[in-house]
Amino acid sequence: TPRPDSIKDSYDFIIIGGGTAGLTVANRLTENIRTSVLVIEAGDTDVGNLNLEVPFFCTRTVPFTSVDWNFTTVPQTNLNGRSLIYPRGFVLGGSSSVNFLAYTRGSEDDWDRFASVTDDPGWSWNQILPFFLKVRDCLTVQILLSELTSLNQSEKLTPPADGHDTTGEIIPSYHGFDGLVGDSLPGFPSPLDPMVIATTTEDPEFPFNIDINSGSPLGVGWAMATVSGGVRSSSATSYFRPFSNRPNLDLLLNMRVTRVLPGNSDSSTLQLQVVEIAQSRDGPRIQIKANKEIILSAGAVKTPQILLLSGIGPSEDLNAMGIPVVLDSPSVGQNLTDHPFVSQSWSVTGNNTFETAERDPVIAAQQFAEWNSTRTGPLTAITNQVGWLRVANLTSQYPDPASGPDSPHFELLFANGLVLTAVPPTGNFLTIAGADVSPTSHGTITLQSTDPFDAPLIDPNFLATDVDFFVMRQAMRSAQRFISNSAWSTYIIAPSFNGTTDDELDAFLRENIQSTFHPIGTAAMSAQDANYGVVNPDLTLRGATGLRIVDASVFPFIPAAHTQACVYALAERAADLVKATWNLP
Ligand SMILES: Cc1cc2nc3c(=O)[nH]c(=O)nc-3n(C[C@H](O)[C@H](O)[C@H](O)COP(=O)(O)OP(=O)(O)OC[C@H]3O[C@@H](n4cnc5c(N)ncnc54)[C@H](O)[C@@H]3O)c2cc1C
Repeated sequence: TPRPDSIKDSYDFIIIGGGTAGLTVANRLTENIRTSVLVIEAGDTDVGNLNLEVPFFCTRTVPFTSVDWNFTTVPQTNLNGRSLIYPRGFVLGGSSSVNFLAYTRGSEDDWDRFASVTDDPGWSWNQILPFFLKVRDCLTVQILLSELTSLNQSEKLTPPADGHDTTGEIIPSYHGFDGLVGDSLPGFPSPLDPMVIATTTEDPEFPFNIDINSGSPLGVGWAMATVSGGVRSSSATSYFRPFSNRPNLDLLLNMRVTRVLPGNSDSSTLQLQVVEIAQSRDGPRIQIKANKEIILSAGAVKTPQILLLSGIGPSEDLNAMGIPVVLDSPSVGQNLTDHPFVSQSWSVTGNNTFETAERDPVIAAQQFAEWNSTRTGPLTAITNQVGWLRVANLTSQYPDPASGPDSPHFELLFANGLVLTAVPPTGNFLTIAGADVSPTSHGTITLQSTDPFDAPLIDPNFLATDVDFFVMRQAMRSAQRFISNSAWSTYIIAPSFNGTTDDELDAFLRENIQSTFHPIGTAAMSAQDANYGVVNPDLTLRGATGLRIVDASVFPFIPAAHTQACVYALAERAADLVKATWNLP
């Protein structure tokens, strides 16, 4: 890693943010030795932090840690004025280094909707699928790399971590083997597995789906995670580290981009060329030039902040902050969309739940020792099944908020214990989290000050619509029906929440909704001739040259999915678009 004083004055491409998308693009652009790339990352290296390696320790990565931006939302109007935690990865790999590892692609309808609102068939499911396949676990490449660099990885890389036969848990033809990010089916059996699977055969509300990543996610199926060889696979471990000695790839850590600026071009169109960085609030500002493009990949919270600080945003907001308007772009920071979720838990008769190890340091130490020596055991998995479901009677009351009929309204996630909750002294628990995955509420990212070292104001504006409340109530009731099936009759003891009426459920939701940490849409792409949107379908900034945005902020709608796999696919296609623009091999 060069020090700030040893970086060059200019690069072909400067990538702002070494996160999920940023490192994907950096990798693909530097495949060509003649292309120089600088990645600027505000956080530190991910190396040496066990919480970022051990899959189950994803429960420890956030909130309020050294690898989290430690954001909170503004008080949420519809959630009793509560301010929610809003973690984002502040570390190489960005949120892919700290997230909860779920690997889900969204539905065919989701991607086809992106294609239709952007008028670009390149974003349709059929045309994006190859980019998903490109990002999948590549055993061949990883084994080759491990042989070349003695990374001590060989057959342990075989997904899943316990090496069980995955027949009937996935359709292999929907998955690729030539990408870089590792993923796998659950690597350790959970006591819940037989009960969840039995419910799918017993209750037609919850049909078994053999592969929820096929583009048709509806039903309940086996969850995939970005775990490879029992270890987290992030953009840092997959797209960056094995390639970090490329001479045309420079990385600056612990350095914050404060704004982007026009170059000296006398062209009549705005040409953004310069990236300004600083190490601290009062530290000196350094400017570096991008000869070809600036790629803005700071994520759905920080990307709009950087644009606004650069004078790119709604002119009235910029004027109010005293920031000179460089480009009036009214959609910057608008359309923030995220998945609200709520957890319900039940006390259970089983004693082999997360609580057991959390209360007993000897068991916890045994589990870690197993992971440490063989990368196997309970610490390799967090959730083994996921359900993507629709509310049966929704469309008789509301316009369908989902992207299409094969897209879910809500998600159920099953966990073998309490998650992100203080563990009580006694009892064992089951948690089912329910999330509204086609929300219609939208919020904003705005500036609270002109200081780039201050956090922006984050308002996801959760549950601002009746239909979002309706979907969340149905998700809660669906979870309650799920465990009322006979498979659970000897397992469930009692619910922690007894409400049944709409009012009781709404009160619970207002008091307990949290973010799933999937913000998107704050620099959305739109069709070339649209009168809204921040970037064109090829992700170039509308109204300027020299800057492309590649991260979760460009999704115009939220996919009905945990967002990382979608970001990897987006970034893979973006890299192809950049290469095509500049005729790069
Ligand atoms: C706690 C948590 C759990 C999640 N769980 C899941 C999950 O289980 N499955 C899933 O699919 N998705 C999950 N997500 C969401 C998913 O990880 C994100 O959607 C995705 O990683 C976003 O990618 P990105 O490239 O847009 O942004 P990021 O990966 O966040 O990258 C942005 C990068 O830019 C850097 N940066 C920001 N500002 C600056 C600046 N001014 N200067 C320099 N660098 C800057 C950041 O430090 C960061 O490294 C989770 C997210 C979080 C935070």
